[in-house]
Amino acid sequence: MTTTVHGYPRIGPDRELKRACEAYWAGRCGPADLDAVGARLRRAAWEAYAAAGIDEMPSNTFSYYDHMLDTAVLFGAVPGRFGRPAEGEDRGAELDRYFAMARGARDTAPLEMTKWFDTNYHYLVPELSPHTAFRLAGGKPLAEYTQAKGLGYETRPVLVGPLTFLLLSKPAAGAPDGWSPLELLEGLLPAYAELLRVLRAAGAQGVQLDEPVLATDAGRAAVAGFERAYRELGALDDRPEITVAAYFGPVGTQVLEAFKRTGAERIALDLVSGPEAADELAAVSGLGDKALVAGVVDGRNVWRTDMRAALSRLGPLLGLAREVVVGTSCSLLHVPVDLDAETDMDPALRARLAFARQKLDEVALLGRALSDPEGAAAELERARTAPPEPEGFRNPRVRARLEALGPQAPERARGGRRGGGDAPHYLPTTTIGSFPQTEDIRKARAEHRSGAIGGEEYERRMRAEIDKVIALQEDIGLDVLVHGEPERNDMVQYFAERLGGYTTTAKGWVQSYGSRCVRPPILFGDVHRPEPITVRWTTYAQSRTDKPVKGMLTGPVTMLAWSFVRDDQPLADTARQVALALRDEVADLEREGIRHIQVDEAALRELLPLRAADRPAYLDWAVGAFRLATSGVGERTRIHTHMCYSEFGDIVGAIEALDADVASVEAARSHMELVGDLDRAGYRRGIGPGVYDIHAPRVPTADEIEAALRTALRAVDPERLWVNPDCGLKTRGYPEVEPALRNMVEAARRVRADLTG
Ligand SMILES: Nc1nc2c(c(=O)[nH]1)N[C@@H](CNc1ccc(C(=O)N[C@@H](CCC(=O)N[C@@H](CCC(=O)N[C@@H](CCC(=O)O)C(=O)O)C(=O)O)C(=O)O)cc1)CN2
Ligand code: MET
Ligand SMILES: [Zn+2]
Repeated sequence: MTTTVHGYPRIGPDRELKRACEAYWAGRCGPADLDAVGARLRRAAWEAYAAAGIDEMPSNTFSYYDHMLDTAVLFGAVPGRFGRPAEGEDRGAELDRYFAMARGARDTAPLEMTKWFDTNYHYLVPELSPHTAFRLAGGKPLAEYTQAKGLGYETRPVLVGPLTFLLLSKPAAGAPDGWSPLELLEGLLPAYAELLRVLRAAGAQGVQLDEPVLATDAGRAAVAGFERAYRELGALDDRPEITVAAYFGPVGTQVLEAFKRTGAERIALDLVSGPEAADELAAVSGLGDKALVAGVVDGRNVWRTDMRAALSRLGPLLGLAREVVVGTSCSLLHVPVDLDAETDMDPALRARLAFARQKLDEVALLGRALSDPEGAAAELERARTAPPEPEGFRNPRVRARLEALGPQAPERARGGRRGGGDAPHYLPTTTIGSFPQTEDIRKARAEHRSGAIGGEEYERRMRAEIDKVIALQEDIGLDVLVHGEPERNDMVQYFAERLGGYTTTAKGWVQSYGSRCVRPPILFGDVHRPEPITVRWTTYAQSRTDKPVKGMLTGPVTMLAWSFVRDDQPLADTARQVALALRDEVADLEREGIRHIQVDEAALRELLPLRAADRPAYLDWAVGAFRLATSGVGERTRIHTHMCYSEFGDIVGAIEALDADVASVEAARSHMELVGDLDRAGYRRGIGPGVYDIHAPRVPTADEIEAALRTALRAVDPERLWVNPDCGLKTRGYPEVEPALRNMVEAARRVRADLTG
């Protein structure tokens, strides 16, 4: 039985990629140093596959920033503002253009960044127009294939497939209305064909074309384009074997039927994300003479694979394809590198986990179990032994409290609430919560962790930071202040570290975008709050000012979306447990006199199921959890919420149903169009459309913010309009933040002056 995986974490066991990229950007190392790190990281992945005994290894799963960006560059889809490659340009110039597309350059805006399906990974959105002329313009897949070959590894280059590439791209500014990048399919296929020929000529026996878009409604609807693409690529005579990889959900029988009519040899399916995939295979009477890569080891979560369940899932598939290859459900990009680094973890919990390296062993073991059941029997038995229950797994008190509350979220007390609440004037100004996480703050935290400074000294430094942030906000003239979140390493991890039922990792980093990583906590048991979490920081900040300070919490959906969550009960049940803990925190903040409380649901949109049919049920529990967290407050307390991404079309009803007083949302990049969209869709609460984009390092002028506010006022009445940036300021520096906020306050003043006459 053959085994394979879709890909491996790129960042390295110690975030070597982050350090190398950031050193390169800062001019602390050159292109050769960066490339040497890249080569080492790729080699380490192949060595890990080899050590585990994975038969078929992937290549071209590495990236300096993102694989969609790599694909755009590979096929020459580089927008003109980034310049053209000069004849004989050096590696530095090539890398600088690549990173300019990712991060922007002096006067050049980067490509837009957005979420990769329903994960916390972000990709860069290629900009295409009817004039885009694709050609094979880069050599990355070949170079990685050749590097592996030189090391003695035969690999299968992995590429983003044409359908996914086009459907995830966006029309460039100026493209005709109603034009879709999918119209470029015909022009794109020859470039793929050329690439397949080149790889074949270099010796590649197989390639993998990733088509996760097939798990979405849009991908399924494009089944004709899918069939056409793989008929055409399948018909090439000089090509490697083609594996089409669909993951993140079932693809439906139409796609499977279409696949069978193409010349592609294999399809990789995700058997973890839903049981439907196996039923669908049976419904189309199997794959005939084509092979199946059966993704039974979860590439997105950290729980050890239940071998018995995986084997019983594999059994019935064996008759449904010419050959079955055992694999992961998707790339291991989404899980941390190595569980062995977690030396301080409760052994009972660790025994339940598998990170990327451990998942390789699981795939290999499943392969052995199928080809040599007797030989693998002892090993399987060991893998099957149920580990003891970790401490904190069950909490009867939490269960009893939720039971007593009943299934309905309690209603919030209603008064004469309006969006603006008791704001001092029209267009109140505020921020989203975090202020820059400076070197000093991170250093204090590192010193505290290592024991170099004690808890009191750490608290003292954080309070000094809060003093600074409060004084700065007063000086700038903001209306609703924040404490700046200096004490938080991350908005999810911070709370997870202080809630029962959660554990955090020491080195479990996962790439979020580019060099930015997160350490998703692990929610393994019943969640409860042993003691107040934010109250003393918020009340301290409030004690330093007469202006209202907004308390800042991370909402239940986001606490789940950015964690690895137990899979032994519905997400909805787990969300209610988190919500209950937050409800107590909200009550404590209110009791201590905090009048504005923001509950961030940055990931509300992200967890939205890929298929429309599954959405109402999700929104129902997501909204219910938010209301459970927030509905305990009295009439005079203002509940705020924040969401970072602007594709709200599908969830406006849910945003209204949250029953928050104000929602701050990303709008700068959509030029405030969102405000009108929300209004037309029936949103009637306060709205704080982000008036500038905090993701870019530039300082917005007061004029442009004023213009943005005036645009917003065309769609919403002034009582409902709040003024704020589009997300937290933690990734920025004070030299940008301070003038940007001053300009924001100035812009609000100008518009307000007109409104009050
Ligand atoms: N979980 C999560 N997902 C999210 C977001 C978010 O805020 N949180 N925002 C959106 C965008 N994503 C983002 C993801 C990461 C970062 C980010 O800045 N990450 C930091 C790490 C943040 C962190 O955990 N910092 C810790 C630990 C920092 C660290 O690197 N420590 C060193 C040692 C410290 C030293 O000696 O300097 C280590 O552990 O090795 C702290 O501040 O305490 C980074 O990659 O640099 C920003 C945005 C969407 N998804
Ligand atoms: N309150 C959080 C912050 O300002 C919300 C960020 S959403 C990614 O950082
Ligand atoms: Zn945000």
